[in-house]
Amino acid sequence: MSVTLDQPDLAQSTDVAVQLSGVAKVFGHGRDAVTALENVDLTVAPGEFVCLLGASGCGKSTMLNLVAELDAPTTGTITRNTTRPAVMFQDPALMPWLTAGRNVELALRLAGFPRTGRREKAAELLKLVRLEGQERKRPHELSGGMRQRVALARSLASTHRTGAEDRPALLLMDEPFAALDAMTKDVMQGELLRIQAQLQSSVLFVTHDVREAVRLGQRIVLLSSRPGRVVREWQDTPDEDSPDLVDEINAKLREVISTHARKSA
Ligand SMILES: Nc1ncnc2c1ncn2[C@@H]1O[C@H](COP(=O)(O)OP(=O)(O)OP(=O)(O)O)[C@@H](O)[C@H]1O
Repeated sequence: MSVTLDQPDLAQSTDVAVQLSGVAKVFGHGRDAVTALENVDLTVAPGEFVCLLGASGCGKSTMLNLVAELDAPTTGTITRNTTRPAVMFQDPALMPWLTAGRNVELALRLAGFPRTGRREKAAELLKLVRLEGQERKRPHELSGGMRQRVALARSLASTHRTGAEDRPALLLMDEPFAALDAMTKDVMQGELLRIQAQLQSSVLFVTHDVREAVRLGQRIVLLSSRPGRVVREWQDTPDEDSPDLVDEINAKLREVISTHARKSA
């Protein structure tokens, strides 16, 4: 196994935020082994928004976990030239006994932000996600969408860079808006695009939702199922809604799912 992470002196460091080369992940052993990912090559540029799309069980979350160093690949290399990545899930998983402000402050503390100015920085991040004045509310006093905004502010807090570090931030998002109602989801997608354009973070965003991928991603990567492999990429996707592209990707996704179903039959 070869895993290379956090190497600021990479030759290609200026144009690569994350690079997966020949990555495979196998869970279990022998007859029970599950190959979740096989021979995955993927590069994310600094400031790029990449959506990972695929059927349930194709290895999207596994890939995020590997990039986040929550797990290690079985084979292959992962190179990351970013700040410590922030991970955001469908469940905001806020500390229920802490206020919104304190939840964000905690992430800043864990990211090494100095005590002085931490409260102000948390307030600034909550303002960025349009929760100005809500710092003292506890999670149960907030709506689902507001809780996800706090979770987004907390993610941004955890990408904090120390000192002269000049590496791009990386957000790893695992279906963060899947549990929200359609209108709140739409608003949150817009907010994420606004914030990403402002902060120029690299984003690796997992979704099942083709429309969401088309709206958010500058690049869309389609994975096959078991083993998860990159089967198709769409580059430079348009900013505006593009029903034709949604139809094209849906057709390809259906094809990938039916091929998998035939293989498993
Ligand atoms: N810890 C584990 N032990 C064994 N198998 C696992 C483990 N984690 C994931 N898998 C298997 O690896 C495959 C990929 O799982 P993963 O959760 O990455 O898929 P996914 O694309 O994120 O799915 P979903 O869209 O349903 O969340 C699945 O077959 C899953 O059962």
